[in-house]
This record gives sequence, C-alpha cells and structure tokens, in this order.
Amino acid sequence: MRTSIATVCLSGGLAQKMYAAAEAGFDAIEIFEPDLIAAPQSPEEIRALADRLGLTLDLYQPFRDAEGVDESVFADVLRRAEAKFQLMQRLGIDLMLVCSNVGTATVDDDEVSAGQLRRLGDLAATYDIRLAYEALAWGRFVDDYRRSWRIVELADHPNVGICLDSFHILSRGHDPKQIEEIPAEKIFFLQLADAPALSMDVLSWSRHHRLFPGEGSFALPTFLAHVFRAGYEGPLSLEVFNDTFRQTDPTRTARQAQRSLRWLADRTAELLGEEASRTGGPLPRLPEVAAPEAFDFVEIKASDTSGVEVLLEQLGFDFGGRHRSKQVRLWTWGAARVVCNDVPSASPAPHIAAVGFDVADSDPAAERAARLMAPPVHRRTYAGEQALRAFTSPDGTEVFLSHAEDWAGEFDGGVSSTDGHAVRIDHVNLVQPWHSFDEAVLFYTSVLSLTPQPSQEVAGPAGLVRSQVMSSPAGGVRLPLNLLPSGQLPTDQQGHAQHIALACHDIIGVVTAARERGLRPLEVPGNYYDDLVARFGLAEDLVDTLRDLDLLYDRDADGEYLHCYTETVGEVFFELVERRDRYDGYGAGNAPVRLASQAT
Ligand SMILES: O=C(O)c1ccc(O)c(O)c1
Ligand SMILES: [Mg+2]
Repeated sequence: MRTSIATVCLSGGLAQKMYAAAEAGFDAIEIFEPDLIAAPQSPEEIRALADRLGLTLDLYQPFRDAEGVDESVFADVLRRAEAKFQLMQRLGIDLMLVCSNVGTATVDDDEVSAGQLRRLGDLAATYDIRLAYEALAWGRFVDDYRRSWRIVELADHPNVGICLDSFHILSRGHDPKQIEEIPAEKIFFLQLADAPALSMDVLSWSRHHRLFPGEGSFALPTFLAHVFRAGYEGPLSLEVFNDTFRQTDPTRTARQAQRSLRWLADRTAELLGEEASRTGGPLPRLPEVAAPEAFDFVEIKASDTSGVEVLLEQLGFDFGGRHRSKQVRLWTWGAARVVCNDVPSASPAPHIAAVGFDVADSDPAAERAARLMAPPVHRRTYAGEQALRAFTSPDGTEVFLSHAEDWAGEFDGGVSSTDGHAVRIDHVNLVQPWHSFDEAVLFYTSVLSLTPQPSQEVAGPAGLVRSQVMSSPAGGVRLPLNLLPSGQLPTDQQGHAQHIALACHDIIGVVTAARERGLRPLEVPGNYYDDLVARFGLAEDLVDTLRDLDLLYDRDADGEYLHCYTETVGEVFFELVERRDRYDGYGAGNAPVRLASQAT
C-alpha cells in the first residue's frame, strides 16, 4: 500500500510540508499548485528535495476550467496547460489533476468536454504526462463521478483517466458502488477525505471542514472497498482542506494523517475479508483489539491532591493504601479506582493526568497503539513493579492499557470496598483544546476501537461547548470529549474542568449519605425544578427530593437519568449518576444549568 498526502493538508511552506510528510512515513505527495508558486525553491530543487527525502511526487494539482468551453476559450486552456506540462517536466511529475469546470463552462455537452479532454490528452502525451479528470461536487455541469467517467470513456485517450475523490462523491450522497464498473487502468488517482455530517453548501464544507479518515462520518471503508473491487492499485492519497490543520504543527498533522490511513486500510481489509487478497494488493492489518469494556482507573495529579481526597472521602470512596515507592495514594469504591499522585513539580491545580482502560490483552493493544504511532509514555518503575503500557493521547492525557489485578498489590491497603451501591466509573469527560479535537476522535477510534457517537452542542454562559462521546459497544467505557468555545481563555479554570462520573444504583441514598459526610453538591437553581414539573409532570414529592439534594433529572424513551455534580477542585470535579432502565445519554439538556452554575 502506497500512502500519499496532498500538500494542502499541512501548514507551513512547501519544504516544511515535505519534511513532515516524509517524517510521518508517507511514500508520496501531491503538489498543490499554490504551494509551489509561493515556494522560494526552484522546481528542480523541490524535485531534488523529494528525492533526498524518499518521497515521490505523484500528482500536480489542480488544473482548473479546462473543458466545456467555447473554442476561443479552449485555445487559452491549451496554452496554460502547456506551460504547466513544462513545469511538471522540471518537477518530474507525470500526472496532473484536471477538475471539472466551475468558472468558464458554457457548453453542457459530454461530447464537447470529451473532445477537449482528448485534445488536452494529445498535448499531454507529447510530454509523457497523463491527466486525471475529477468531478468537483460543485462543478458547473459535471458534478458527479458517473458523468466524469462517461466523459473519460468518450474521450477514449490513453493519457486521460479519472480521479476519484471520496469527498465529492460522498458529500453529494452519490452511490459509490458504480466505481466497481470503472476499469482499474482508467482510475488514474484516488483522493481520500472524511467530513463531519453538516448541512451547508458543499463548496464551503469541502474547503473548510474536510477531515482525515476516521474523524468524520463518511463510510470510508465501504467507499475504499468499492475502489479496490474495481482493481485500483495506485496510492491512497489524502486531500484534506481544513481550517485547523492549516495552522497546526505539520509534523504532528502528518502523523495523524498516516494514522488515519493505517486505520482505514485495516478497516477496509476487515470489510473485504477473503476478497482482500484478490483486490488492489495486500492491505496491512493491525492487531485486532476489542474495545475496552471498563475503566481501570483514573489518575489525578497535582503538587498537592489533598483537596480531591477530601471530596473522594465525602463521596464514599475508601482509602486503598499508599504506593510502595511513590507519593501516590489509591482510593476505591466498588469497581471505581482513583489514584492521587502528588508530584512536587506538577501544577498546583489537580487535573486528570491519566486514564487506565481495562483491555482484554494489553500486549496486542500496545502493539496496535505503536503501529498507529501513538507516542509511548515512559514512567519510572522500580524492581518488582508492573511496567504498565501507556501512550499519550492528543490532549496530553496518558492512556494506560492495564488491569487493576496487576498493579493494586503495589499499594499497601489494597482492599477494594464492596459497596452495596455497586459503584463504577460511568464516564470520564476530557476537555479538548481546539487544535486537537479531531485528532482525539481518531486516536480513540483507532487506538482503542471506541466508536464516536453523534456530536452535540450545549450552551454555556461563555459559549457553545461541542461534545462528542467515544464509547465501547456495550457502554462500559464512555469518554465524552468536550471542545471549549473558542473565546475561552486558557486562564479560565472552570473552562478547563474535566470530570469523572460515578454510576451507582441508589443515587438518592448515596447523595444523602455523602451530604452527611459534608459533601456540598453544585447548587441547582429553583427555576430548574419548576421547569422539570412542567416538562415531565413528575410527582411533587420526587421533585422535592431532587430539589433538596440538588439532583438533576432527565428522561427519554429508554429510561431515566438522575445525576449531580460536586464542586470543582483545581481542574476536576465529580458527577454521580444513576441510569434507570436503558437510559443511554448524559442529560445533555441539563448541561447548560450545570455550566451556568459552575460559572457563578
Ligand atoms: O476545492 C477545490 O477547488 C479543489 C481542488 C482540487 C481538488 O482535488 C479538490 O478536491 C477540490
Ligand atoms: Mg480532490
């Protein structure tokens, strides 16, 4: 499998983009014309740099407004094209992307477009160059790959083929199945991009919101399976126009891009099954790892975590002992484990530093993470201690692949409370910086095999918070990722707050007992309870109980959700939840009340 990336995906100057692509292990790049025009290096220098970096230059793009034009306009198309063919010769590139006409097309006729592509093909042939014709989703007349293929067929020229771009096909809802009818030798190039489900004009969607495979909601393994069934054996090339990636570190973005292709190849091979060996060459597989079905632990770190320990004790956690060699203390409550780590050099504000996931077998899981280029975490371990497998997630939170049985013995208490309320960690909410949100979705999708749920937006006093839950199939692991409003200041502590939600069976009993131990839940305004009565018609005495305990309530067709929050210590707070029947949500309707209350 050859991997390629368009220079438009990355920030920086052309040379910097090339270094980043090579460093991330790409075999090839597509040169996006504006990047070359703005580069200080000559085409020969770019060619030499590519050579030195072990990159091939697989495509020059785009050549615009080439067909469907009046004859007088076409004379100028030929002149422009010839200049570009000469430039491509200097670069050593033999494939040019020609996109369907957006600006100058006046003739809506396949024969005319095909005839003009044929004449362009004749000219290209004299330079040993081939043309890959791509239907842009917003082309003036040609906006569907099935039509661009008909035109290529009519052009009937060995130097004219088609370029398939998943964005243009899937954004328009066009069925990719007919790709299988295109002869492999006529599919000159393949561009891949994912995108979030948005209802907006397709040009803005394409130019600003494309994502790497696994970060959006297009069914890319299915799409790619059709391309392989057609017999395509060329490179898999990413072409992602995205406002965030244009301004983030290109080396990091390139690694994210390579990770997305490795994940996509694996998912496509899985989908193709037996067929994979008969199509498009072997696809590299990743070690198969089931999603974790439980949290193993959460680690809270600070120069002093004692404020969090007060909360843990009030909530009902038991002290599970001190670590034998580190300033680390374990707290347990049923199956919930929280580890408090005092590190003198750490920030004074307690924060979630690590999350442990209970994977069935940590060896293949760690191998899979490494193949996906997850950065390994190296922590100091002493003789006789378990060296846990850990990787750094995009927001810096360390992800452990671990089992409590392997490490709990390193704590001198070690007794786990078998509380009748059967407490466990229900979800861990991680706040994501704006520049790594999409990368985090891909990280948890690919490394841990979690599934992204549809994203939601909740309104807080400081702006909209976008929330996307990553979850395991049976719901044992739920990881809501929250993207802060862009106006949020880094110094705003509430904005940074992350939380750990603990599920129990009898929240009214649990909260009543916790209050007796001194817990002060986040206050909920009276207006909220008046609205509950109006919305759900709840019995008066239930509403009184909720009001007395500052409990929030939600109900849907699947069941009920009762929950409450603690106050925030440093950058963390806790939530207690009780899921009744098959309720599967998070009380999203209550989030604005929580955000407003936390802001006061
Ligand atoms: O947005 C564009 O103009 C554009 C250009 C070249 C492409 O390959 C493409 O998919 C889109
Ligand atoms: Mg394209």
